[in-house]
Amino acid sequence: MIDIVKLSKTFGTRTLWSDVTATVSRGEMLALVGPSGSGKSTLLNCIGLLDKPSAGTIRHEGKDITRFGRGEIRRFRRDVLGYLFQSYALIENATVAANLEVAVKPQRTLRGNAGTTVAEALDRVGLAGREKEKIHHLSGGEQQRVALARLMVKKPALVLADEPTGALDHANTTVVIDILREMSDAGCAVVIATHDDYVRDRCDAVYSVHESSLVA
Ligand SMILES: Nc1ncnc2c1ncn2[C@@H]1O[C@H](COP(=O)(O)OP(=O)(O)OP(=O)(O)O)[C@@H](O)[C@H]1O
Repeated sequence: MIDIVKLSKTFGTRTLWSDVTATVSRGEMLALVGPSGSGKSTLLNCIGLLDKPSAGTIRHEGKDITRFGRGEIRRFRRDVLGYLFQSYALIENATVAANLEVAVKPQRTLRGNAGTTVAEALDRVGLAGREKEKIHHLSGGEQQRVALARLMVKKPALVLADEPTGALDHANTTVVIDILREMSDAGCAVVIATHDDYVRDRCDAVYSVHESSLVA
């Protein structure tokens, strides 16, 4: 799904990471670990085309995505990527349903109405019947579960999750990781930047960003 080859990132004279080489396949969950400031988010942002590496390639279906033009970036984000942030990244003043509909619309033109419906996704994350509630009335854990339901509706081939459980209690953390695992079992590739040992242990492989190597 994604092949990262000899990737490096520098800011002026500072090298954040170099020689990062890793593969994430469909059905696989990869944890990115390392101390605060080691560059986990920056690496995720490079894979998600929100930032550019200084050298190296990131290949998806044979193409180096770091060389994509604006149209290709837009299509990659729309058709391939799903993001899950610690900050949830929801539209605060809108309802739960409206936040999920954002993910449904582009898919309708691509795949008809097949796939997980808004109601099914909310049911799976334990928020059945909460469609009409405003996001800012929900707790942090509930907001992250809405973000997760949005991903289930979008069904991306690649999920990039930046500390998705950083603000959650253990029960909510388990829900989030269980559902990411289900998405991965259904063929999605998942990359998670995390400080949480529980999350790390639930992944198939662990990449240490500050050591530029897979952890045995
Ligand atoms: N545009 C930029 N210019 C200069 N330095 C930057 C820029 N973007 C990020 N950095 C620096 O890169 C370093 C890595 O940041 P990043 O957020 O990727 O680390 P992290 O491992 O995700 O940290 P944390 O675990 O605390 O979230 C930080 O020291 C940050 O200040």
